[in-house]
Amino acid sequence: MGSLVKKGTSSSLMTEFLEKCGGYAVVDGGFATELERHGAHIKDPLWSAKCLITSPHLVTKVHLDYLESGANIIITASYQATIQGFVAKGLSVGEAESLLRRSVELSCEAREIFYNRCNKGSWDFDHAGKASRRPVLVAASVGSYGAYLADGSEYSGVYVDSVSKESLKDFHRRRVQILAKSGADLIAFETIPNKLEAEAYVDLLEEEGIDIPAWFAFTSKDGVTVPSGESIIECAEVADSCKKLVAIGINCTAPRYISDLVISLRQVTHKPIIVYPNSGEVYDGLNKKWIKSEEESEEDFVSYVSRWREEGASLFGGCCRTTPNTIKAITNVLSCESSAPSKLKFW
Ligand SMILES: C[S+](C)CC[C@H](N)C(=O)O
Ligand SMILES: N[C@@H](CCS)C(=O)O
Ligand SMILES: [Zn+2]
Repeated sequence: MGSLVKKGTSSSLMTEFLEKCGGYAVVDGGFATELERHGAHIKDPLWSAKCLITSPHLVTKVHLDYLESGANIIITASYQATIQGFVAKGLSVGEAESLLRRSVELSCEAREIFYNRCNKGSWDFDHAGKASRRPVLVAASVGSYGAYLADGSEYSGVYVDSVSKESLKDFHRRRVQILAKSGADLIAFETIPNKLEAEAYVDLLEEEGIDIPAWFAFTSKDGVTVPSGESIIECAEVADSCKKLVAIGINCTAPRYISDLVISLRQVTHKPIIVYPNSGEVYDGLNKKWIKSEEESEEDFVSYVSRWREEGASLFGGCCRTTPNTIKAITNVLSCESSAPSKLKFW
């Protein structure tokens, strides 16, 4: 059984989905870091994609935990799953392509299991107590070229000086083609650290005739620019020009920067805005370790959500080091707000 979302044009998919969800949607939380919290060893060039080979049952478990926490969108384990990365591990191209498809199958299977449980948690109840099945989308993750480099380059974007737009397109092409035909509802281009990669993705979506919608999520370390130094506004303009994109936003960025970024995005786009920040901890890419932040806590994260909504975001979740508890808290904040008189804005 597929999702409850009717297939239509790219732009209608997200509009109809958000309407079905009540005007906003909950995205899942940190995926790789949650695998790690459950004991997976992912200090590896494949990072979370290693679990597609070694522990697919854990991938399913993490998806299910996020669905049980209230997520309307689950993101596949393909963030660092690249054909080039799998081949470097000794797999054939065919095996690599199968693993990409498997990442989507695992998410779709988790959605099926969740729906089939038919317990109270898989149903939403309106104020009259009427039950309706919660809409759930599967977003196929595409991490940046910097993710494949496996040294935290998605937080620096510096590789922009050693690649061209064409080489980035060639790097991502086959993976994007496969994920587009895998049964996912949309593609999530995540943790984008520079404008060049956004331009490469836009070209790919157009030139390859990709027929499922997508979102772009940029990362930032200051609330104004992406890590390469280009302004978030310039990057959002590139994204806004692409008809296939149904949302634009920010991921894996400290919560304290999100407000300014949402305000900037709103200046250049009418598309839905998605935000899924990390915990605020800082990643040491060399040692693949997270360094605690004195400046932020989980409570801070959740207390920001209403503000982000006021500022114009409509999809909310978490990225690295956030957990099902973070997503439960976001779900609670948003559902409490929705039972209050509506302040919803449609852009
Ligand atoms: C978003 S970062 C935490 C992902 C992991 C990184 N690409 C690495 O391999 O170390
Ligand atoms: N969807 C990925 C993003 C990493 S930045 C994950 O949560 O692991
Ligand atoms: Zn992240």
